[in-house]
Amino acid sequence: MPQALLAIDQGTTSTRAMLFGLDGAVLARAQVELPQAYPEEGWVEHDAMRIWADTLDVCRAALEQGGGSDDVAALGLTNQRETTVIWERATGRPIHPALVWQDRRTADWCQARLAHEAWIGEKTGLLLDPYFSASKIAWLLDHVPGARARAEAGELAFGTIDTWLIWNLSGGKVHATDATNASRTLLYNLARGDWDEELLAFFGVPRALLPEVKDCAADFGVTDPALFGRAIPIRGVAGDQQAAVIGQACLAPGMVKATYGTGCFMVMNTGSEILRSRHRLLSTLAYRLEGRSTYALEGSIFMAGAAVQWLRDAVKLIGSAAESEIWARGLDGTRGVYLVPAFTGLGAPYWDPQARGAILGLTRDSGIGEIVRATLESVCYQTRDLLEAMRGDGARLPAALRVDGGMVANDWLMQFLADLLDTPVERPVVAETTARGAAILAGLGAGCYGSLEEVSAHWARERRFEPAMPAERRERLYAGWLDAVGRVRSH
Ligand SMILES: Nc1ncnc2c1ncn2[C@@H]1O[C@H](COP(=O)(O)OP(=O)(O)O)[C@@H](O)[C@H]1O
Ligand SMILES: O=P(O)(O)OC[C@H](O)CO
Repeated sequence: MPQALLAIDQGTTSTRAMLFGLDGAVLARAQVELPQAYPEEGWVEHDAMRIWADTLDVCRAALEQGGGSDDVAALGLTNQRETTVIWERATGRPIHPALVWQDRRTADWCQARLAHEAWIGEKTGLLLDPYFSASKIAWLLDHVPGARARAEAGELAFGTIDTWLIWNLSGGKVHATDATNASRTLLYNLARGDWDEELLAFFGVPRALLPEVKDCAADFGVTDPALFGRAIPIRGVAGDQQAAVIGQACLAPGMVKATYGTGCFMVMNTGSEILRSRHRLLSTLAYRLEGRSTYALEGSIFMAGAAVQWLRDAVKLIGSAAESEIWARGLDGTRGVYLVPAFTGLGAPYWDPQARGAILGLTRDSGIGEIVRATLESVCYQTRDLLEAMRGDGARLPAALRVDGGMVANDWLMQFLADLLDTPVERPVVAETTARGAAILAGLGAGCYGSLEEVSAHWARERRFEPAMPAERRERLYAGWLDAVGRVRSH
């Protein structure tokens, strides 16, 4: 009886594979960094062939560490979402580098059609923003010579990274995606649970390009036997933030996870109801199992750990990300200094691409410590903005916030977060919740687990940070942040 689950986590900056025991124990892991290409201001591209080659390498390395593929019951896949690839069905060759979710080249295209945002939002739960796949597909069809005619003739295939990897893993046999990834394209009707003809017509996307949409735990074919020595069933797929919801066992309505990596993505489970935000949060899928959709409300912050990288690499105030904690601990407060990390505009709930970063409130006493601490604090203030937006949308506030991602190693940050939100913050034992979520879905699809609820018993807390800041100080600090954000906004 196979005892392990192989998970692929293809992220924006790295590709990793992990082997889990059925009880959630980590048996092996391998990871490689992914180079980023910035060919023009605001453009971000990935080499899709490189992503596939890296995926193969890390899977083989993890399997080798873990003793081979014989014990693997199934493979689960999770990925950076929205990133768009179009390839030739006949050769498997991409017609252009992948357009990454951060790529803003279609900003004007979207801006010119903003009058349509309301009906598109009604169907998709999203905004008419370059972040999502549809305008990227339109750009590729309009700018790669001959692409539109070839797409209409059925010669080309579109996919987000999950679909691209399933195609390659299956030796070109399976062209499929899961519902969570589909829900980030602007082409998927959230309530109906399928591609939407009206949206396809609006974005000019031929039906022949699109993959089949499946549940998150489903039959996505098997890996080509030549790849790993035997055919491994592909049984679980979800976008990375959705996989983290599962890995964090946020299965009940009102439960929230926040992942602090390059950016921060906060997702609240809203159950079987689509909650429509009045504060520009996204309505999206948490997961779809046995044809039943569980929905979520999502807030995306573009700069979290990336702001700490800026401190380290651009202004060189710190030597390592971990050093930020020492500076922050060395002070009682920033003495009125705020840093708004709107380096590429502001994400949710502001969605202001024109806003730019600022440091406010400097005096002659301000130094490196104040700026470093203000940068860390900005991550917590932005999280509070999202929580306030969720509260404004009528969501029940969570009993605790479950956190993961590289930044949560910073204990000072986690305590300040709990203080500022006035909500306990819980850090899990297994930090790789995204890969774990993919493995859980694969285990579900392969029949190793009976239900998500059954596996949620594996989730264990490493530490809980209790709010301790007096209310008066908390609200005074937050009011100062709102004032600072108000000064950098473009409208
Ligand atoms: N101790 C720390 N304090 C603050 N930020 C940290 C710390 N350790 C790592 N980071 C930040 O976390 C990020 C890496 O997290 P990770 O989850 O690996 O990101 P991603 O998956 O988006 O590439 C980096 O941006 C880094 O600056
Ligand atoms: O790859 P990550 O972890 O930066 O996540 C990217 C998100 O899925 C983009 O929506």
